[in-house]
Amino acid sequence: MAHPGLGNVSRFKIIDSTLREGEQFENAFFDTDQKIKIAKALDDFGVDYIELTSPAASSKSRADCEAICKLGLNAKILTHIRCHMDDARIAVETGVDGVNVVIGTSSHLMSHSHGKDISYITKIALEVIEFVKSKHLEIRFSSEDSFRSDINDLFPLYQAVDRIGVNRIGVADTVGCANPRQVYELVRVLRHVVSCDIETHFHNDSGCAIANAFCALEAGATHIDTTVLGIGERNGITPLGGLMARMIVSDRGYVSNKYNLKTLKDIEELVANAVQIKIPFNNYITGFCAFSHKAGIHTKAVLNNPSTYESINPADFGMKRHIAYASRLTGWNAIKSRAETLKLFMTDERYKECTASIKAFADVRRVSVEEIDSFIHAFYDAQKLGAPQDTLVGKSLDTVVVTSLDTVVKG
Ligand SMILES: CC(=O)SCCNC(=O)CCNC(=O)[C@H](O)C(C)(C)COP(=O)(O)OP(=O)(O)OC[C@H]1O[C@@H](n2cnc3c(N)ncnc32)[C@H](O)[C@@H]1OP(=O)(O)O
Ligand SMILES: O=C(O)CCC(=O)C(=O)O
Ligand SMILES: [Mg+2]
Repeated sequence: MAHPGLGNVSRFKIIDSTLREGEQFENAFFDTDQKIKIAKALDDFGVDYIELTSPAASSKSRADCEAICKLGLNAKILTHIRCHMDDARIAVETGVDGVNVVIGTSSHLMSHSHGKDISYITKIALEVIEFVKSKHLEIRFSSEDSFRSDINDLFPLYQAVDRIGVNRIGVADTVGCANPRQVYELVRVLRHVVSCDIETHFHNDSGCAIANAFCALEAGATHIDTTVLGIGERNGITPLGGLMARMIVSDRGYVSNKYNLKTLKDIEELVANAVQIKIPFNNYITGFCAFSHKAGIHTKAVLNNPSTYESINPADFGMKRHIAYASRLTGWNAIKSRAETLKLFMTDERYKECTASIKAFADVRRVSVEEIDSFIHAFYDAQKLGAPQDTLVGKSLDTVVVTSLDTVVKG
């Protein structure tokens, strides 16, 4: 359900930067073919913009940028450049739909990176912006390291670029130091300082990249930068899948109508393979246990109604939930469900006895689902033949059952 009165949580746009920020991930090397596949997959997913590495970075970066512009994708293609006329002149020749310009405004970057002061930054920003606009391209101006910048520098700069007309200003938490409250406060004030759209970019060093993106939208930001799996400099930025997870909880209708969510897993696998990493076990949506339920209290309720312990429906992403039933935490409702799936129908009392045996066995060592299935089968057959109770569950669970289950399982 949409949150009435809350910023843009219902109509945000995604600028996916896998092919720019993502290329800054330590392990990344994308060849042309991989870049084209990734761009097409992102386009198919429905991102609004695809941001590419500066064509000034290398001759291959420039050629690949031109090649992606020629693909005729629905997503608009941006390239990301320094606030410098040399970079701008190259960028506008590539065929991009727009240019994302950046320059650091914090004292850290003004002193130790480009070495320019705020009056120079303002002057060169206006020059670059006017130039890009003269080519009829979209233009965004961003202050790198915004959260460590002095707002007495930042706000007049944003106002100056807004006055001459930019499509967006950018707010960047370049070192991942901002928290959601700080993001909300800065963006909320900025919403009254400029009239253009507000793009935001959040690094994840302190674990707030998704929450910060959400709070930025609540405060009136319009565009969020993402990368597939969150790859980028250091430990990366807001992940595309993580943002989808956050936003679908807020407005399922908007997110599921706008984005082709069922392709998320394939895009993540494409990028994970390209950069030679594995998808983390606890990844949003696509991690192997993202929709696993294990403890008896959970599994009973989920079997009755999945919404008891799920805020996201795995089916929206083409994923499946999993009920784990092979542990000391398993409850009889899960075993009953499993037995019924195996078409082994018993009384509730029998399911409870069977579960007691399974718990005892799983208390001693790790067991596999195959072992548990075999045991349920054996238990079912034995009780059907009227086997005495002690051969089913044993008198002493910690010894007899383990022995009998081992016998059942091993032959
Ligand atoms: C926070 C971010 O992620 S910003 C985006 C980062 N992206 C990139 O860096 C793209 C890949 N970069 C590159 O290929 C190279 O750095 C290039 C081609 C851009 C520049 O290469 P070089 O000329 O060899 O310079 P080098 O990389 O050593 O240093 C960066 C230069 O850009 C200048 N610079 C840094 N940021 C900016 C900026 N936002 N606007 C203008 N100039 C800048 C620095 O002052 C330095 O200039 P110098 O030549 O006078 O020392
Ligand atoms: O251009 C921007 O807004 C962001 C640049 C960037 O990658 C960063 O500041 O971390
Ligand atoms: Mg970044």
